[in-house]
Amino acid sequence: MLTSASLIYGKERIVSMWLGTRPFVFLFTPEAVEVVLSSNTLTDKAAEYDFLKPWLGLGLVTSKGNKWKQRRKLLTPAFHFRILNDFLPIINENAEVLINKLNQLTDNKSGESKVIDILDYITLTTLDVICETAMGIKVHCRTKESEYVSCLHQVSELFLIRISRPWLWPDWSFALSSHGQRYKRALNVMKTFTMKVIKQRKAEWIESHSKCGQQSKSSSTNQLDHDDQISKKTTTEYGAKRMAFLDLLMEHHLQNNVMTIEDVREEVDTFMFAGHDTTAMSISWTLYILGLYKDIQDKVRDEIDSISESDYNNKDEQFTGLTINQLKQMKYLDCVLKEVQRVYPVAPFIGRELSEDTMINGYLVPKGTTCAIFTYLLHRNEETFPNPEHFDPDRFLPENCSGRHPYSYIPFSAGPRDCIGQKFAVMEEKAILAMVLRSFSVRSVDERDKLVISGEMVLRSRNGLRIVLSRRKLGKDFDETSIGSKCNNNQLNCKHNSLSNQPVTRNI
Ligand code: HEM
Repeated sequence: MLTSASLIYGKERIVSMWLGTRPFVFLFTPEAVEVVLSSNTLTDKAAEYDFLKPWLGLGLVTSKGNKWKQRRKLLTPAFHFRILNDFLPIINENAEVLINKLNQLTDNKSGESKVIDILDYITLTTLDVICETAMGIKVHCRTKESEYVSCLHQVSELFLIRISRPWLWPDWSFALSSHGQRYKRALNVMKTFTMKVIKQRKAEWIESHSKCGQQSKSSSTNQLDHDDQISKKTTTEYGAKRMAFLDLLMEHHLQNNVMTIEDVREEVDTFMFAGHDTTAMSISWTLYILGLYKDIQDKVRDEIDSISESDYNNKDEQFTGLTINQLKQMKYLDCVLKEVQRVYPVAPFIGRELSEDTMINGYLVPKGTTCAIFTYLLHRNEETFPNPEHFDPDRFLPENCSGRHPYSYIPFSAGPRDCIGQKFAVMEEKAILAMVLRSFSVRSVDERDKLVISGEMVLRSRNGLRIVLSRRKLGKDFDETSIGSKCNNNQLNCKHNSLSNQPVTRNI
């Protein structure tokens, strides 16, 4: 409906409408989007985000004004690129477990899997990754059915249902409805899960600090030694010196006393959601698209093979995942990811409430109006992206981007309230995609026009992203019957189970 409305009012380059008692404007041109997103004062989220408050409280995604500014400053160090580099081994490890799981889905003889919805598998992996990297906790979601994930999908669907039915806007009417009851039940499950993660980390934090305290008392060590002890503990646990996101929150909760446990919970819930569902969708959309366009898939794989194989051959070492440098060299994969996020932006809407009267595309839009930036349509603007439905990664080659309006392409939003996790997201997406494509060819079952696309909190396909995987032919000493039968050792680096430590040859 919105796409049609914006075509009808294409000349005005802005669409306004009332939803119940609330005025909305929908923005889909780079000039209009720039007015709102580049502003340092128009940073308040739309009132519709309040529907998320029972779940995300006033965490970074939902907070406003000074609270948002302080939190953003407080949390930014947890996403410094040096910290992110330390996360890569964890991502690689989880990607390898995913590959083993996907291998189990393939037939030993034909090497093909049955039709699967790839999102189911990727989601559990990205949830494991966010828990292990940002929260410092291993939860092994992908090894069991995750109730958290199914509740998250329910909450996401109920969010859209509530927004589009004004009679469900008041809290009391929503609470009385069957939708409200489902929402409450799902929130309970999700909050129990995150509180478990917090309690575990809190106990570990207190234990590590009390041990350090005892040691420092007995040996009369100074503050420097004490800090060193803590960082040594972190080093042993995660294999690298860094302060995981949840440790930073713990420090502000237990040491600096600037965050209550509820403050910690709302940020953990915020980052658990924002940090895994988004990347899962983006990786899954990419695999789906590559499954449709074989020529592009082959080109991406050639790049991945040439970069990862050259390193493997030179060093004569066991392959344990890609390095930061290798990921950086994967320029074509970058273009593919960007084009996927153009056509299927994970965040289809970005909402702001105008805190002052604002001129947008020649119209005075009054204070209090909700601005819905419609990314899905912005990315289909024919002036910037001719023949917009055509999938063409070359649009993002450096020579083709020059002169493009900076607000014409905003998968991670832009301006002061852009995505805090975008570097993390791109690194994770590239690492997981590269590992999957080294091991499998993908073929998609449904054409693009058969998907029922739904603009929930993230852009989903209601009928799933169905693909078939084909195991790639591996090096000469690979025995196909060995998968899952010869070796019962589930260790990550077990030579028999790990496909990725074999040299890769061409496609089957
Ligand atoms: C493909 C992956 C991702 C996409 C497309 C994406 C997209 C976005 C977008 C569009 C926004 C702005 C939302 C708005 O203003 O309404 C946003 C904000 C945010 N994102 Fe992401 N995101 C991704 C991954 C991540 C990851 C991995 C994390 C955390 C580890 C994360 C954490 C956040 C947070 C906390 C905010 C709120 C920032 C603020 O308001 O200051 N995102 N993201």
